[in-house]
Amino acid sequence: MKILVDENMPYARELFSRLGEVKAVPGRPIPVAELAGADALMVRSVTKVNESLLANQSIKFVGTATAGTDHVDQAWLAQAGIGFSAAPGCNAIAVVEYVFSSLLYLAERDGFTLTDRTVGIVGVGNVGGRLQKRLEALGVRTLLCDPPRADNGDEGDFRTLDELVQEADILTFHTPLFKDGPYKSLHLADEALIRRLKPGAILINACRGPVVDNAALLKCLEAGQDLSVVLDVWEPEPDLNLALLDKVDIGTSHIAGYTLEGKARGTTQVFEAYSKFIGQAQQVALDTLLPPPEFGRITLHGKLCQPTLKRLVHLVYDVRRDDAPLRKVAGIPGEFDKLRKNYLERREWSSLYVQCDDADAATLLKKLGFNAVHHPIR
Ligand SMILES: NC(=O)c1ccc[n+]([C@@H]2O[C@H](COP(=O)([O-])OP(=O)(O)OC[C@H]3O[C@@H](n4cnc5c(N)ncnc54)[C@H](O)[C@@H]3O)[C@@H](O)[C@H]2O)c1
Ligand SMILES: O=C(O)[C@H](O)[C@H](O)COP(=O)(O)O
Repeated sequence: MKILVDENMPYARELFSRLGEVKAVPGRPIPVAELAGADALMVRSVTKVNESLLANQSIKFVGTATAGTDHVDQAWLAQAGIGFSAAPGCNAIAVVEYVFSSLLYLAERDGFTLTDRTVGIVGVGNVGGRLQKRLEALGVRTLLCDPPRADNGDEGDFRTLDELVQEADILTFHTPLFKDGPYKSLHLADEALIRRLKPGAILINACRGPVVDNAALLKCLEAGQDLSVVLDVWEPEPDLNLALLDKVDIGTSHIAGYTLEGKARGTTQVFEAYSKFIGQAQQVALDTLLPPPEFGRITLHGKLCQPTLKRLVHLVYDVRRDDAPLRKVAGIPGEFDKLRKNYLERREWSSLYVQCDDADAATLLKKLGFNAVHHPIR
């Protein structure tokens, strides 16, 4: 059995070689000749999977180690009898921690307190839902917009996008990219929406580039609109608009989901799905794969205030470490993908064991996702 895996999929060789012969290949562009005789294809979001890639090939299963699936023509795969699995939620924690890292940086730079702000979350699924929980644990007011969930009768105080635009100080997008249909999200943030944002608002896009109209955003920023912007994703990728990068406050190379844990979960989810597909179902425990984190243990004295939380968060991951390298190489062909391929190891907050002498601090840090304990410290 021949299994092709994207070369940017940690632990793929280790896991898939339990099932057959593994060949690691680049995802953009994928070397089409390697598809010959292959049984399964494991991709990331940079590989367009459709009829023109797979017609008349031997592939029987496609896995994508990603949450987003807009690069995969699932209807064509289904009618061609090709099995498919994505990795829902694999990197949701990573994206939430990217958003927090960005907000805590902007709060310090601009001198505001997060608990004085209202955050509008557009798309309340794996990412948006976890973001809501962590923000609310911190005491930050959230407003939620998710028409598919509202229409489904899901529990929750769902508002219209208009209400969020009117009331939110921070608007953050976490929807899939739908190019059409009842929940079309292509250019959900168009020029009219961007113009109506509150003065001094923060706009974050860490889902898919085209959910925000990048030309319209640049137009508003060039016109001097009072708006801070965090973009992890671009329209288009990898050839992002350099003038826009120059205007945003934080710009990164589509790495919000790139914690080691997030990527490893993506690999294990598609591995488990494929092993089940071929009748050899098996489970993988994530902690048997991951190395020990760079920072293992820290003690925290006293209460948890925003500056302390910022320092803790940035000890694990400071988003500026990904902003600066993008500004350095953007515009040079191949460099956007190189930043992603050679991504410096990044861990999730849960990798940090925080011993607190204050019980409330320990409780809050635990709710936020740190591995925190209350322990009197002498
Ligand atoms: N930057 C990154 O590294 C990164 C990482 C993970 C996910 N993503 C992107 O973020 C998206 C969201 O991730 P997720 O794991 O939360 O997915 P999810 O499917 O769990 O949640 C998406 C939510 O968006 C809602 N939604 C759909 N259309 C909407 C619309 N038009 N308006 C408002 N809400 C809408 C859905 O009902 C769902 O609740 C993914 O589809 C992916 O494209 C990016
Ligand atoms: O949809 C996702 O899961 C994310 O966008 C993912 O982090 C993208 O990473 P890629 O597959 O492009 O390496």
